[in-house]
Amino acid sequence: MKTDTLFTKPISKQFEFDADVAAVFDDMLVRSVPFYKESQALTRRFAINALGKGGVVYDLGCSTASLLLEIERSVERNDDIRLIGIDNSPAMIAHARKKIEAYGSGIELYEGDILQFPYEKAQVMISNYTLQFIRPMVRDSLIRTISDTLNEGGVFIFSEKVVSEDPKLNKELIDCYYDFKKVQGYSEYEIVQKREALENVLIPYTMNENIQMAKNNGFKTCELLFRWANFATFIAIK
Ligand SMILES: C[S@@+](CC[C@H](N)C(=O)[O-])C[C@H]1O[C@@H](n2cnc3c(N)ncnc32)[C@H](O)[C@@H]1O
Ligand SMILES: O=C(O)C(=O)C[C@]1(C(=O)O)C=C[C@@H](O)C=C1
Repeated sequence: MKTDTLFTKPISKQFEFDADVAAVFDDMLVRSVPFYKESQALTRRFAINALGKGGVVYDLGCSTASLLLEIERSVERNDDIRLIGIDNSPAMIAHARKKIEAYGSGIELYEGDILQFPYEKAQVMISNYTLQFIRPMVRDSLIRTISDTLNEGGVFIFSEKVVSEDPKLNKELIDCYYDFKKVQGYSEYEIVQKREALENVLIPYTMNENIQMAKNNGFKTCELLFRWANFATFIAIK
């Protein structure tokens, strides 16, 4: 796995999921998202619970398809399950394709916009750390599309960076997160550069705003599956 050293050099452009990011992405995620592997394991478990012996699973913003590969490893090959990943970054999809070929995987990948995708009915929709990159103006309508796509009783699992409603606590959460990044080997310089690159690109909501957004758009339940400081994983049930 290639080490993420992207922000060791001066960067003046906004953060984007280009070829440079895609090349180091698997390392970036495990070192930038606290408990990434654990939230992935929870996502996999609750997705499989909702599936039974068949059904469609979409991963919106699948990046290099790590999560879908994990799910595929845990389901019976003869079950009637379709695993579908969508991402609008050509570089991410290229990396994902290499991985699925290497593993002889049956995952279906599409390079496309999750806001425009012609979804078929599904039992599970997943979107980990992706909604925060969707413009707030259209985020609600995406959640409505997700709930319309799901069968009754289907689940939507999503993970997000979150902010606090309380400014003092919010600063403490961010400090806590930056200490986590330092332990992962990122320098103060890398942390500041990435924060600037993500400004106005990654737009996080509070935990309650995320829950309310799901409840306002067709989900009868939305709860936390996991939270560590300013990172959270949610499950919403239609
Ligand atoms: C932080 S990454 C997601 C990480 C991944 N879900 C995981 O858990 O490893 C966000 C991804 O969403 C994709 N993305 C952002 N906006 C998108 C859109 N409108 N349509 C499709 N993909 C999008 C980006 O290209 C990027 O790969
Ligand atoms: O590094 C950060 O500051 C982050 O917010 C981590 C984060 C994310 O939460 O999506 C930001 C961008 C990359 O996609 C990977 C992880």
